[in-house]
Amino acid sequence: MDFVISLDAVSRRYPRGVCALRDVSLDVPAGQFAAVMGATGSGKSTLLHCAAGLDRPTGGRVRLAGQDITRMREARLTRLRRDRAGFVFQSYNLLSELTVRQNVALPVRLGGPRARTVDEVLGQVGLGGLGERPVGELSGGQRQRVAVARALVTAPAVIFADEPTGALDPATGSQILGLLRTAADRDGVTVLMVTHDPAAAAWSDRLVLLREGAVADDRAAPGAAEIAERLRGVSAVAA
Ligand SMILES: Nc1ncnc2c1ncn2[C@@H]1O[C@H](COP(=O)(O)OP(=O)(O)OP(=O)(O)O)[C@@H](O)[C@H]1O
Repeated sequence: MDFVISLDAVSRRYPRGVCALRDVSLDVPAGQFAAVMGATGSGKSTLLHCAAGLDRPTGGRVRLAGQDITRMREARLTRLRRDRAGFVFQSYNLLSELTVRQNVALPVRLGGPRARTVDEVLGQVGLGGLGERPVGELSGGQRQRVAVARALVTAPAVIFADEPTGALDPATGSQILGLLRTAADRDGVTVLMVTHDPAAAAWSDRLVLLREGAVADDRAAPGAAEIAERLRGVSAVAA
């Protein structure tokens, strides 16, 4: 089976001796929504960054969207990320002086695949009427919808989400999680999400627990029926 994300015995040791990841192996297939949890400092962000090619492991191998990125040159890796991956971070990482539409179009302006129209993805995230508004005028929940739309516009193989609901209230956070869930279910996007919040992880298919940089537990996430129920509510909101 070809996995969208594949880590084989990955380690990440920092210069002063801190070992953030120890021998982590993780395969995530197409369309799976995997959550990564663990105590602070357990290596969650390091895992996500190594999987996304934003950080280089000091040991092991990483494959992303069918390509070995372990020793891939930076320019090629940047193109691969641009073309096949979307990113949703706690801090939104949007350009607040640009409009919603301009932010969502950025990956395409930077040369990424023109896979979906801006209008289509804005409709999907429930921001159909807000395209011309500067992002600086939007609420946190609306900004995170813009980030999800920007992540979707290239029709990526994978979305990396680092605490996507960390700055949001629970109800608004649920709407964002519903959008990621739909991306996995309807568009076949693989989602790798780091979170501190068990309620957020309940939206995933699979829960990976890290302890001191190693995988301590890896199993199907509980509450599938509950997830489906919540999704129906959120889909109605986003429609
Ligand atoms: N640039 C760095 N230099 C040195 N050590 C680092 C660096 N980045 C992270 N670490 C260390 O690596 C370990 C894992 O960090 P990481 O940020 O991946 O954990 P985390 O589980 O995401 O934490 P949190 O939940 O607090 O965000 C920690 O001990 C951290 O101090």
